[in-house]
Formats: sequence, structure tokens, C-alpha cells
Amino acid sequence: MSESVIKRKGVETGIRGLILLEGFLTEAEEQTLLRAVDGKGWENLSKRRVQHHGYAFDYKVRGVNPREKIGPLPRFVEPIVSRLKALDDVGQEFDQLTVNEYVPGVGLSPHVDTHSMFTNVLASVSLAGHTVMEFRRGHEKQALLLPRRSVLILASEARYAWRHYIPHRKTDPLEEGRAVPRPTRRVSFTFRRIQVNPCICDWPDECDTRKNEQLKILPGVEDEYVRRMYDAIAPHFSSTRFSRWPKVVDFLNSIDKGSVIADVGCGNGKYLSTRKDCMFLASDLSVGLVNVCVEKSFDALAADGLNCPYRDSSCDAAICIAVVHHISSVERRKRLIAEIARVLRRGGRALITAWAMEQEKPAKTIAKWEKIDGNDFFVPWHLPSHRTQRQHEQDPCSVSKTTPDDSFQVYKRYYHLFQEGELETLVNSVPGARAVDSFFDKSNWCVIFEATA
Ligand SMILES: O=C(O)CCC(=O)C(=O)O
Ligand SMILES: [Fe+2]
Repeated sequence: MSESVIKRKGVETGIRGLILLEGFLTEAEEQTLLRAVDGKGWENLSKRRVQHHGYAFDYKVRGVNPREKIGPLPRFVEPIVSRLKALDDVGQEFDQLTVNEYVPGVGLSPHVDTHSMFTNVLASVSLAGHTVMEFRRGHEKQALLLPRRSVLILASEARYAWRHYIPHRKTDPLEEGRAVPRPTRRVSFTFRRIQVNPCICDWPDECDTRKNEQLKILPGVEDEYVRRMYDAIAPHFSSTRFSRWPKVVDFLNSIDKGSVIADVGCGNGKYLSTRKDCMFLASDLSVGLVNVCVEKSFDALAADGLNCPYRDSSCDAAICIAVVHHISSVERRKRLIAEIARVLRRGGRALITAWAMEQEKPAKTIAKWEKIDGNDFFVPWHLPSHRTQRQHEQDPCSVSKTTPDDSFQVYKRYYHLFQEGELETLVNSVPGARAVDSFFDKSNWCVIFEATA
């Protein structure tokens, strides 16, 4: 088909970068494509059937692993892919194809195709029947009929800033108040091109690359009431932290000899000598605590657990003890788990522990702590004045208090306390992590998870 017979529409929706080309496929081409996909295996999702070609699609990350290429796109789509490439508005080769099959009542939830995973242009061809796709950006909403054999091209603003979805219904209200039933079947071919570089689009609010960058920045509360607080109290804190928790020791003892174990948030390094036959990669956000480890002749480096300085799949096991409760948002807590899962090899296990809301002696703990909001608290640390680094200086993250016999500075420590089930849910919400055990121990919630990717 020559480009001249293609009727351009969609620009009138006011969505910049959206183009709808009607009659993009001939009836013969449509039949060929449908026969080809029907001859292949479908994957059943909860409501629709799908096929993925080029790269496997992972719905948890709404994208693909660029290293897991299945192969080139199937031969039967080659003519379509070259015709799309020849269009001025496309001008690129596609290497990933998702085929979706919809029956009446089944739609697609609002989403923006993951910025960091795919390039600037997406193309979706409608076969076997039409649908109505809706687009949302803030309070703006537009509906567009996608006729059978048309192709929808989403580029720039339409691709990056507008959410698209197909309402889950059996009829669509079209113009003049007419209710038009959905066809018995619609099959769409969505073509994308994998991208390996971070997204540099102009729409940061919908951009996962930017959101991830943002997550790397230490928020003020963690900088002041975690990092600097530990720097200030490190030697005193360390002098109170020598007993090792039996559950952590049990976990470490379950790991194979010769393993590489990441200790993310290693504190004063009290677990680093547990397994002489394994290698520990120890890190902590607090330089003060890292210095304590170094003074004990351990190797440790100052690094944020949300940016572990290790290669993917480089560790066999990990521990992250009493760290995640110091992270001040759900997104950042997820990022910590995701980082641990990333550095673990597939099947590698991590033990993660966090202080519980369900404290065993609430009168001595929660009742005395300063509630910030929800399950977030400031927990005091009393640092005797003779242990302060700068005895005459007032550390900005502490308040001085004087008792008749001694004087000390009180440091506030930020904690998000976990409720029953919360840590497990958090772990399971992270792609590539799956909780395999969960228990309560000494006012802590503990989860052992496995890296699945
Ligand atoms: O069915 C369609 O046309 C769109 C599919 C889609 O948006 C997607 O798979 O991301
Ligand atoms: Fe999409």
C-alpha cells in the first residue's frame, strides 16, 4: 500500500505526537497476520491473551530485559515493520512486538509505556475489530476510535506524557449518543524499539528514569537523622552493639562456603567475622560507622544501599539488618530491596530485618518515642558528653541536656516502624524479589527473600 492512500487523522484530538492512519493494512494482510499469530502459542493473562516477540515482556517492570533477546521479529511482520519505518513520523526499526487479544468487556489499564525501556515512537495496529482508546493527561481526557486495520502512532508528547487505556466495557458511547458494541475480538500488534540509554524526554513527571534519579538523592530527613546522626554517635553506638542476633547468624550459617555476601548497612561490622570461609562486601551510609569497621580491620566502604556499588548478580547472599526502617518513603524502601535483588544472582537469598510497630515492651519504647506521622518516629539516642567529638560544639542534629551528674546530647534517630505483613508486601512488590520466609524476632519483622531474575 502506498502512503498516499493513508488517511491521516488523530491530530484533531489535540494530542501532540498522536497520529492515526486508517486503512494501513489491507484485508489480505490482516488475515495473514491473524492466521500467523493464531498458529503460535498465546500466553494467558488474567483477562486477555498475549504474545511477545523480539524480547520477553515482564509485566512487573512493564518492560523488557535488553539482555534477554528472544530473536528477530517474526517474518510475517517484516512488511509491516518496513512500511512503518518508511513513514516520516516513524523513521525507525522496531524490535519488540506485543500482540494483545481483547474480547468484549476487556480493556487495558491506564499507563505510559515505560520511558526508559522503549524509544520515542510506538505503533499499534488494530486487527479483527475496532476499539475505543482513551487518553488522559492531568484533568484532560480524549477518546479516539481506532478502526479495524488502522495504525496508531504515539510519539513525543502523546507517547511520553499522556496515559492511554482501553475502558473495560462491552459497549462504547460514540458520538450522537449511540452505544456501539465492542467487536467479538480485537487483536492489536504493538511495535516498540528497545532503548538501553536513560530517557531524556521533556516530561519528567511521567519519566521512570527521572524518578529513579530522584530516588538516589538522600532526602533531608535521612541525611540529618540517619547519616549525620550515625556519624556523630558511631563509636558510642558501636560500644553498645556487640551481641549478634542468633537468627542472623543462623541465616549466615545456611549460606554455602565460598559465597560472596553483601552486608548492606553493615553498621559496626558485627556480622563480618561470622563466616571466615565467605567473602563479605560491607558498606554503610555512615562514614563514622565505616571507620569503626576499618578500625576493627574489616574492609568496608561508605555507600548508600540504594546505590550499591556492585555489579548485577555479583553476590550469592545478602544481609540488610536494621536498615530499611531508616528509609523515609515506600518508593525508596522498594529501591533498597530492588538494589539488593539486583546485586544477587538468580536464586541468591537475602535476610532483611526492620523494627516492628508491635514492640514487645511498648511502655519502654513506642510510648516514649516522638511520633512524627503515621508509623514514623524519632527515637532518641543519649550520647554522653564525654563521647562527643566536639564537646563544646552543639551538633545541629542534637539537643543538649544536662542532668545533675552528667551531661549528654540527645540525637534524634528517624525510624519507620513496620507493621505485620508490611515488609513481606514491600519485598513482593519489587520485581525480581520473592519472599520465601517471614518471621517476628525480638520486636523486629524479618523476611528472607530470593532473587528471581
Ligand atoms: O492494544 C493496543 O492497541 C495498545 C496496547 C498497549 O498500549 C500496550 O501494550 O502498551
Ligand atoms: Fe501502551
